[in-house]
Amino acid sequence: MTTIAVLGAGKIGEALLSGLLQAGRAPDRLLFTERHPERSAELSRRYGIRGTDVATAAAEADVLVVAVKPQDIEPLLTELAPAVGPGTLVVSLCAGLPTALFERRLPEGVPVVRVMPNTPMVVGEAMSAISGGRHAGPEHLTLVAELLGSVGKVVRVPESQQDAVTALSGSGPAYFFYLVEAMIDAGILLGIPRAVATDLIIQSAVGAATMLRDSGEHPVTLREAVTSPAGTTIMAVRELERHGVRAALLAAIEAARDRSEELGREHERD
Ligand SMILES: NC(=O)C1=CN([C@@H]2O[C@H](COP(=O)(O)OP(=O)(O)OC[C@H]3O[C@@H](n4cnc5c(N)ncnc54)[C@H](O)[C@@H]3O)[C@@H](O)[C@H]2O)C=CC1
Ligand SMILES: O=C(O)[C@@H]1CCC=N1
Repeated sequence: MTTIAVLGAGKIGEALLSGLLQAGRAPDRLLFTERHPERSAELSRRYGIRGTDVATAAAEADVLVVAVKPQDIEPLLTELAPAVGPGTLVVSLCAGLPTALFERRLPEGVPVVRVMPNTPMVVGEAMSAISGGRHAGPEHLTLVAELLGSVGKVVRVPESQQDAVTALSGSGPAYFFYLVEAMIDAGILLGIPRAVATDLIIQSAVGAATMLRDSGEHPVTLREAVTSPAGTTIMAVRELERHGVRAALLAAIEAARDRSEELGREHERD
């Protein structure tokens, strides 16, 4: 059975570990590294999995999943380069960082797969997009698709689309959380107790998401079905249009894509 080590067990690293455990992976086939000892101890306690150092992880694991912030990649690559063998698959979850950066810094021939997941991985509902680097063969992409398929949906994309994917689905959950937060505030504005407003909005979000996924209908059709002539919804839609919410989303997601590209450029000459 494949042994997987997560290098950098923060929010997304923990989401992956917990998702893989929930999907039935054996705890003794999972490892992690974490620079903060208290965090490491807490994760071992919570999940019954072993924290270790990068050299041990590289020696024991078949798959090394890099989950540090893009800004922290340099010291990690310096540690990893002498430790990683040609038979090990390196999977990067880092926003913006191209596979070419890893290929430059790791021994020749090490296969690298770039992935953009998202945090709903923690409930088995991740959306992950995967792209292979120069030395990644179909068997590596199949292995990564299988791993991430156990914690959500997987799509293969050309690496040139990964910055856009990062802006759409990588950051995407944050936009929905932001919307829910704002809608709960609207409930407060209208005098509804916070706990009730929270239940109303979260269940509406879950219901709408399930319809989007399961009905096969276009979002426009679903929205039109809620929008009665001279009714309440159209009054709200008029305000959303007046305040440029659609344009704001287009600009926001474009800005996120630009930042992903910039994170990659910051490491271009390393
Ligand atoms: N949070 C999210 O929604 C998503 C994050 N990502 C990517 O995942 C990566 C991690 O993001 P988060 O989990 O949000 O960040 P985070 O800051 O929560 O986690 C990073 C972890 O790495 C540890 N770390 C840093 N350098 C280390 C080293 N040399 N050795 C061992 N541990 C080290 C830190 O202590 C921290 O716990 C980033 O590259 C981000 O772009 C990708 C998709 C979604
Ligand atoms: O905000 C970030 O940079 C990371 C990448 C995608 C989601 N969170």
